[in-house]
Amino acid sequence: MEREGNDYDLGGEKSFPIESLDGKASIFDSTLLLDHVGEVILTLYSDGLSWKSIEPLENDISSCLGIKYVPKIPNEIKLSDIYAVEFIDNTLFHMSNLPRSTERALFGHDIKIYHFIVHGFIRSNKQPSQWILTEYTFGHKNLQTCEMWVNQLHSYLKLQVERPRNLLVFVHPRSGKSNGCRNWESVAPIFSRAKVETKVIVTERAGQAFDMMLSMTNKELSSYDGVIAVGGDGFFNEILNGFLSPRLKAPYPPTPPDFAHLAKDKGDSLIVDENEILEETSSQSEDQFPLISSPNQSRYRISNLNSEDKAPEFPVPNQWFRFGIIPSGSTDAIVICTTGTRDPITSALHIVLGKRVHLDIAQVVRWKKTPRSEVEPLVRYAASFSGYGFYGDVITESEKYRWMGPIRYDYAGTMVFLRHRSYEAEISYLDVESEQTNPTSKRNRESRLLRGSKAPRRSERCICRINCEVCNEKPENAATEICSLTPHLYSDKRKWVKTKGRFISVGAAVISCRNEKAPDGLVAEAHLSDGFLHLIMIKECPHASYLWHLTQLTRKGGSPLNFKFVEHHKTPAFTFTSSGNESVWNVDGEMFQAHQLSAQVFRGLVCMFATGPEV
Ligand SMILES: Nc1ncnc2c1ncn2[C@@H]1O[C@H](COP(=O)(O)OP(=O)(O)OP(=O)(O)O)[C@@H](O)[C@H]1O
Repeated sequence: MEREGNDYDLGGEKSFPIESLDGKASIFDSTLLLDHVGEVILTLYSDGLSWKSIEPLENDISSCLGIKYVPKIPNEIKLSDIYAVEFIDNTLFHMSNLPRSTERALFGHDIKIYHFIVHGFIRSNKQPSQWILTEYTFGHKNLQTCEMWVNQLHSYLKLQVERPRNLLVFVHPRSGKSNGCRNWESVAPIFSRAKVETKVIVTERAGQAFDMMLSMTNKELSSYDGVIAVGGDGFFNEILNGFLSPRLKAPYPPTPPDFAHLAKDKGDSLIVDENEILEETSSQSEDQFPLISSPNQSRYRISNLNSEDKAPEFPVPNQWFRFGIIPSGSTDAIVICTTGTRDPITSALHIVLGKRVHLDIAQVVRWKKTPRSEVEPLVRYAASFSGYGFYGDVITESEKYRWMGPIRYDYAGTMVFLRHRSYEAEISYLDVESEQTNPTSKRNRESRLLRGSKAPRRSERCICRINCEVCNEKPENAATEICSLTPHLYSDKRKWVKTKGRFISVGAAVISCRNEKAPDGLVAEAHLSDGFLHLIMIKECPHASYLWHLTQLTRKGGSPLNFKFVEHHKTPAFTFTSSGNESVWNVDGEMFQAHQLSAQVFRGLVCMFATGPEV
């Protein structure tokens, strides 16, 4: 080894004058061996590690026409991008890629050193939302030097209080292409390296996760920092409903005065208005039309909420409590909207690093008369989408072909499209558009009102992304207050707008619902936590026009909502009445019949292990 002014003691840390990339002072540094690189000076800064090669690897230098190319190997990592540090116990390590000259000079032929691994991630160049695992193995012949580095890095990791320590994990083995267990096995080492304890439950039937969440007390749940669903949107929704149903006590959604309500809210009691009850037809009673994703429908009959006019209560198990998804389903729209990608590794990293993003949740209430003529409001929660007509019919049809895997949606979609049905319905929504169409741009709002179009132009779209300004905007005035957890305060203040006719579909998107088939989602400009539902009503229209709308959905940058048969409104609440049991409502993959329904959104109700998409 020929390097002036250095000894190769390798017995302790050294003080080379190293300049920090961003001008910060180093805390300490050591000369270590870095696998695949060689000898480096490793420096700890207050926010990261950086290393500087003393001698590049001989093998890693290539030349062309006499010009030497040194491949770009990372030389730093932020502490916030490190999820684990492992000391490889007393095992002696054989450093494979050390330059031969260094090898011989330092150790003769028997290179045995202690080592530790720094586990982190880097962002993919092609798709920055996708995080790729990376690890750096540092070695030293002195045990204390390695231990000192490991202890330093561990004490940093311990300070990261947002990172989870204990998680409850539900795995759906038959989700999507039946990859649930395989996906969990592929990410489980990330959790164990990060020292996150996991209690794993592999479900044996639909509804099991719901039942378990429902029966768990807050005390039991508080021993966990969150719940992870290894599955698709429907499975996540099942867990979410099991969590929210017994916990969130809130008044039912507001309704317009003339809503043909099954029950008239008189103070604390629900009184049936017999004149306005729409009878179920015997051929389509719910017993003959079970909840598709949940055969044991009785388990959903939870004691209902009071309609008392009191503030909503929502006791969360603990302040850290969050939800996570390891994508394994057929669509995985929630994961794509909250992490920007559909990748189990990226999702696992978001979870172990304790990322945090809030999600609006829609409460959908079906008003139904029981055989004993009692009104039984059935409450469901949706994190992504709820829709009637085409949206319900496709899911209903697709359930017949579950054996096909994710392709069943294409097949069922084609079948339902060919039928081209429309349904009579009346929808009323709380109008806020005149006040708050686009919170980020008054000018955009004015120009849109001038041209009379409800859907924003593509250039006006404000897409939700990491640290989204719209989602982070605090409710300040009356218009945004209605989106908070106090819906009962606003029911009299807002104007209800009614629309009636025949519709191919009626849907309410909570988030954009981006997925691989619809790269911009159903509503490109929907946000994770703005407190609005995007009501999308597709009126009866020629078959070819509807096909145009559907093809726009599949195109990045398409304009599915700039279409004369589409009505699109941002609203915190709406009601729906149909003349019969013609179609079904799909509430995040769960199906139910409802000819009378009311819905509202709760702003940022649940917290996810995610950062938002990096669009
Ligand atoms: N072990 C199980 N066997 C059968 N069904 C199950 C089981 N565990 C959960 N389920 C049900 O399967 C339904 C669908 O699951 P999931 O959402 O994971 O898959 P998917 O429909 O393929 O994906 P996506 O919702 O993303 O389209 C859930 O609503 C859930 O109730």
